Amino acid sequence: MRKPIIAGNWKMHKTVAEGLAFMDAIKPEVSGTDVEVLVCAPFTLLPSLVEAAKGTNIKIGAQNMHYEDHGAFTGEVSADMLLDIGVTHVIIGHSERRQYFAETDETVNLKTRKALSKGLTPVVCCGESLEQREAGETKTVCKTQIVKAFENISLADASKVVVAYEPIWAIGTGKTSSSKDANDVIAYIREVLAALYSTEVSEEIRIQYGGSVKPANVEEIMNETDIDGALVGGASLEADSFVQLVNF
Ligand SMILES: O=C(CO)COP(=O)(O)O
Repeated sequence: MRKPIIAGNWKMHKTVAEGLAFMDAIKPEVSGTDVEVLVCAPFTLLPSLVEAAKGTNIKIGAQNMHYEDHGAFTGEVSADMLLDIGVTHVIIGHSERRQYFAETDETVNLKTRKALSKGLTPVVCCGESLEQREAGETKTVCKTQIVKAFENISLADASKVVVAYEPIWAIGTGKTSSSKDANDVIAYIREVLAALYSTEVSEEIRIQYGGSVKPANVEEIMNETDIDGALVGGASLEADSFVQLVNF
């Protein structure tokens, strides 16, 4: 059985004080859940959030990292630096990084491999644009992104990756993919993974849906057979709403 994973992606939001207030508010409300709870925050908040999450079931993730260990990469953060402060997860290849920061399928692969080699759990994002969806290219786009992201990743490591299917047109727009459509694409991504590895491995890999997930639609989404979690932007920013998502 795949353990469901509900993750917040705060994007470029919150000060340390706001992040700590959020942690205080959610801790007692999510402590009893069987769901894996993950909060992915801006770099500046990570040490404080890791400290606040000690002794709880809440995991803390970054939203990006570099694929090199160190060097002249102004503004970047390495896997070792994340591990150094106790971060366990890292989002890789979010569509906003692809769109605004020149992330490519190749850098997604390099980062995913580096994260795995260091023992960080990568949350690897894929998903099509509205134009690609309307052209009937959803599955081809996801296949290309997934095949490249998993290139040179061993069978043993593959099952440690979390995949997030986030159709770009559904991010921050209030437009959610219907849960059936999202499940259909996610089941297809699982087929792609089965062809790359084995059915067994593909059945172990957790695949989240992301794109305008909120308390009102989370249960329907999570009831789908192939959807193992949600990667949530806007609705993860308020403690009340995040708690409802976790306790779907
Ligand atoms: O990009 C997302 C999570 O990574 C989704 O954002 P929204 O939940 O705000 O649509």
